[in-house]
Amino acid sequence: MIIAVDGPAASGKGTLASGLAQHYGLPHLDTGLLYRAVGLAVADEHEGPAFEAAAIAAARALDAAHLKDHAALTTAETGVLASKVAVIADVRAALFQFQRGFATQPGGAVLDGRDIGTKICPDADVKLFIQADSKARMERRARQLELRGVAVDRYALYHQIEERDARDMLNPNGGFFQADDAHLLDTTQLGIEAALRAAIAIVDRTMALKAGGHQSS
Ligand SMILES: Nc1ncnc2c1ncn2[C@@H]1O[C@H](COP(=O)(O)OP(=O)(O)O)[C@@H](O)[C@H]1O
Ligand SMILES: Nc1ccn([C@@H]2O[C@H](COP(=O)(O)OP(=O)(O)O)[C@@H](O)[C@H]2O)c(=O)n1
Repeated sequence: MIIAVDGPAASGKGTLASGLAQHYGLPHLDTGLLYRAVGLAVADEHEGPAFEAAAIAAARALDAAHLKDHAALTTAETGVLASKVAVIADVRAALFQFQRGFATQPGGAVLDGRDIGTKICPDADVKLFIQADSKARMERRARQLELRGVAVDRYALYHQIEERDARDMLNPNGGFFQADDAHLLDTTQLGIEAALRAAIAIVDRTMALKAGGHQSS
């Protein structure tokens, strides 16, 4: 079974994808880490042709070893760099096979990101699109950073997330939108456990309908 989980920054998609993976005994790939690793690799470059060329080279050279420095990969600054390299078509093309390979391993997988249901796994068995309002997302990301001891300017963080979401949604090479057959799950009013229960219910219902030969809605 392949489960695709997409959504904007700090909507909780990674938490849900990880919970679903654990629940169904499937491997999980946080695809944002791939873009973050490429962003981190070009952090010292100035934006322009050299930045693009370095990002493409980094994406082509990427392997699992580059995803281990979780602390450096998950800073807000690396998130911004990730969204800048994510608009480069050749970066996305270079990362496609890694993600596709992960998704199509025997037994299936859970992947979370921006374009999993639209581009990486349009054939996923279940697609979830996770949403939460901007203020809730900012507050979740702020607490996540504060737990690591990072001082957070909430006003600046809010605008940084909005700017990144806008860049992602306008990304001409992206695919960041809710697929027609994706289930929308708004977690604004849901805690982590309630959101996971709702996601599991959607997956179970969708798979039961498929097994019965019906089209899910
Ligand atoms: N439903 C929720 N309610 C409250 N906090 C949540 C919820 N889902 C996730 N979080 C917290 O919000 C932060 C961001 O979640 P994460 O899963 O990393 O988001 P994303 O992968 O969409 O960027 C984490 O600290 C996580 O524990
Ligand atoms: N499948 C994906 C995943 C991430 N990305 C890009 O990578 C950035 C960081 O993704 P992420 O999922 O780690 O970010 P958060 O939503 O966790 O803040 C996003 O803002 C996108 O620009 C993408 O283009 N496609």
